[in-house]
Amino acid sequence: MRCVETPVVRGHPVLGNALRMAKDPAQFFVDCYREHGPVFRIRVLGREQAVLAGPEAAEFLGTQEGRESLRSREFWSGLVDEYGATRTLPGEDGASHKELRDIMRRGYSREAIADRLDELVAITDRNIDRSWRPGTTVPVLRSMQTLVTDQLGELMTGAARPEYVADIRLATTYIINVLVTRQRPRLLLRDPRYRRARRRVLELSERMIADRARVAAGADPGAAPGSAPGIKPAILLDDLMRANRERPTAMPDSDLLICATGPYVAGMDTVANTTAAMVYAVLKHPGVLQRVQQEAAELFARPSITERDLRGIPSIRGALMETMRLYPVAVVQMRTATRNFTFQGHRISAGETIYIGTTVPHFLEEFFPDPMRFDIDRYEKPRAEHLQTGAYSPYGRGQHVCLGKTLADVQMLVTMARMFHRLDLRLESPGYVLARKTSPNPGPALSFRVDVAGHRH
Ligand code: HEM
Repeated sequence: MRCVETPVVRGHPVLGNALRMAKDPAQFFVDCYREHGPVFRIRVLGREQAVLAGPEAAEFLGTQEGRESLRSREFWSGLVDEYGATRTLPGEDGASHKELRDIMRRGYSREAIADRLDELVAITDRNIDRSWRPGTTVPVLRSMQTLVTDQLGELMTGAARPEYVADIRLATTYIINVLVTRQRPRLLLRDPRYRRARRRVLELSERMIADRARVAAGADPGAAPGSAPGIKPAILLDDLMRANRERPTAMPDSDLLICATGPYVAGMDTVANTTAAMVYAVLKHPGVLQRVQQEAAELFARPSITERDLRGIPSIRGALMETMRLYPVAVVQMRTATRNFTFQGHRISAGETIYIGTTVPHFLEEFFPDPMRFDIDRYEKPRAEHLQTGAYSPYGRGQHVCLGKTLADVQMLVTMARMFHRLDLRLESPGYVLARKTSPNPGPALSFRVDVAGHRH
C-alpha cells in the first residue's frame, strides 16, 4: 500500500514548535489537526515526533492494533531509574502492566472512597475553615493542591500528611517536567530543593508503610512514636503490602516504595488543576453557579451522602465534565511505536516517539457545537455529545486509561459541591480571564485568586 507523506508543522529553526506548544498545548494540537489532518510531525527542541490526533487516534489507543503498536515504557523509565524501582504502572505494557493494574485495581476503584463521602466532606470543611476565611483572597491552585493532598492522604494512604504537601508538590513537578514529559533538562535533578523533596517523599513512603504494618499487627499507630494519629482504612496500601509479602517478585520493596506515593503523583496535580479551573468556569457563569448551588443545597440537606445521591446532581456533573473538556490536564498521551505500522495512510516507524492527541475532538465543532461555550447541558440525553465515537477522553484511552477515574469523579463532584455550597466566592472582576500555565500540567496559573466574600453555610 502506498503511504501518504506526513506533513511537518512549520516552526522556529532551533526551538521548533516548542513555544507555540508551551503557550497553549490544547489549542496548538487542534490548530495543527485543522491544518494538516490526523497525522503530522512536530519538532520540539531538536526532537521530531509524530502526532496522531482526533477521534480515530483516540479510538486507536483502545484497539488491539493500538495496543500492539504502542508502548509507554520509555516515557516512565526516567522515573523508574531515578527512584531505583523495577517498574511502575504507567510505564509497563502488556502482561506486566496487567499484573500491576490487577494488584492496584481495588485500591484505586470507587470502593476506596464509596462509603467515605462524609469523610471527604469533613476534610473539605476542615480546609475551608482553615484556608478560605471570609474577607481573604485565596490563591486557588495552591489551596486546591493542599486540599487534594489532604483528601488523597487520608482516603488512600490511611492518614493526612500535611507536613509533606510542599515536598510532594515539588517532587511531582520535577518528576513530570524532567523525567516524564522532559520539558526541562535533567541537570535540574541536581537542584538541592528537589533532592530534599525526593528524600522527604521517600521518607513519607517508608512512614506510611511502617504505620500500616503496625496497624496490621494490631498496635495503636497513634501511640507509636513518630506515627500519625488516627490512621484510617487504606485499601491501596494494604493491597500493595500484601503483594509485597506474598509475591515479592511482582512487588519488590523498591517498587512498593514508589507505588505507595502513586495517588499523590497521579492525583494531586490533576485534581487540583481541574478543580481550580472549575472554580473559575463556574464563577464566570453566574447562571451555572446558581444551578450548582441549588443542587448542592439539596445534596447537603441530607444528614449523610452516598454515591447514589451523586446521580441527582446533573448540573454539577455537567460543570465538571465541561471543565474537563475545555481545560484538559492530559492533552496528549505519550507513547513509543513498538513496530512499523500505518495509521490513516501514514507510515509510522518502530521506535518513533508519538503523541496521541486524544483531547483534540474536545474542541471540534462537529462533536461539540459552539465548542468554546461552557455549556453544562451537553452531557444529558438526548444530546449526550460526549458519547460520540472518540469525542471525549479527559481520562485518556486504552489500557492505561486513568485507573482512578471513578474515584477522581467522586472526589471532584463532592469537593466542588461542598465548596460552592459553603463559600461565597468572587472573581477579581467579572471580566477576569483565567491566567493559565502549562507546566508541569496545563491548568490555572498560580496567580489565579478569588475573593472569599463570606461563608454561605
Ligand atoms: C482530573 C483528574 C484526573 C485526570 C484528568 C487524570 C488523567 C489520567 C490520564 C490521561 C491517564 C493516562 C495516561 C496515559 O495513558 O499515559 C491517567 C492514568 C492514571 N491515573 Fe489519572 N487522572 C486524574 C486523577 C487521578 C486520581 C485522583 C488518581 C488516583 C488517586 C489517578 C490515578 C491514575 C493511575 C494509577 C493511572 C495509571 C494507569 C495505568 O497506567 O494503567 N488519576 N490519568
